[in-house]
Amino acid sequence: MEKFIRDLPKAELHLHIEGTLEPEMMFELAQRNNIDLPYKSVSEVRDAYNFTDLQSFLDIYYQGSEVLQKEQDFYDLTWAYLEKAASQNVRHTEIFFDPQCHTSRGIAFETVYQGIYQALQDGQTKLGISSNLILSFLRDLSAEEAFATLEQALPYKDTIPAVGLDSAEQGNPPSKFKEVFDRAQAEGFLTVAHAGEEGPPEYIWEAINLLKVSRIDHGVRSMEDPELLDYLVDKQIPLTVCPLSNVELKVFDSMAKHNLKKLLNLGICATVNSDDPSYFGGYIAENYQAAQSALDLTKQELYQLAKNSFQASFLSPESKHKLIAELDDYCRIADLAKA
Ligand code: HPA
Ligand SMILES: [Zn+2]
Repeated sequence: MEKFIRDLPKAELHLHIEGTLEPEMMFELAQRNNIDLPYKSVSEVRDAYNFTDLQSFLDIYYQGSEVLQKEQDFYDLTWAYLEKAASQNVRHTEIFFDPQCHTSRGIAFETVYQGIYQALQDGQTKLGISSNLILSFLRDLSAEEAFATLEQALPYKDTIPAVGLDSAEQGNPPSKFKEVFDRAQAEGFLTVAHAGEEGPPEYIWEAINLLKVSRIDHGVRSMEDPELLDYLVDKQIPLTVCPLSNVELKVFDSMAKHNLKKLLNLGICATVNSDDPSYFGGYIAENYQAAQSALDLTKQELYQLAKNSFQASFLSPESKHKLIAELDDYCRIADLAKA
């Protein structure tokens, strides 16, 4: 099963590039940029990854990001992720970046963007991974600050197909960003939003009705609202679920209690993603694997999750068709029928 999962052609649709910063690279960049870290060793860093909720993670995630200073740092970070993704047969990836996490420290938007974007272009030519960038606003900051960030992104809008919303969810409902998202859509951006990770189902409704999202990031608390579940199935609004993240941040007590399988079998377009793999103990294949073993997912269900990942992506219909055909071929050869 491990090999079947690793080699399964798949797309990753919920990945924060800052969340791919491995402790080894954190030390390397700290040294390169003359930054003092509050940790003495890689194992001390890993020991600090003991989260009680979303905020306890965010504190460490923002602190870690401070080693990212130069364009080359953003390039190296992104390239390391792409190599890892390629080794797990990720064929397409849509990655979040948090410009405000860096501009608030005096790093230029261009520095962040250029480093990431150059690596993504090399990912296409050297690794055969296609990609899309999603600019994510920090919802614990103001709508005005989000507007200013959107302005900075406008010169690059042809290479950033979507905007999103992340960071501390509770008390920062999607409605706070309605005007920013209206403006982003008028400029041609698609929209997504984290909702229903820690926040209530009402935040998912707001993301759909006010922010007009194409997908919901996380969305696992939709299970509390039958009407919402029906709506998600009916409209096939995808959920980008992140199993290891949910367990690490105590959204579920254990993987066995995760509702991924239930969501999938209700007919929701659920996908599996890694969120912040360096912090949550695994990349996309480890997320599929952990969910598979705890929930006893069949090969047919794994196939459906991978198919959903292509369907839910921002790829063109032709590219989706091509990748799904590749997935179908893979599963035929892997003899899905005997699974
Ligand atoms: O899972 C997440 N939720 C909210 N904000 C985030 N920023 C990085 N990862 C996350
Ligand atoms: Zn996330």
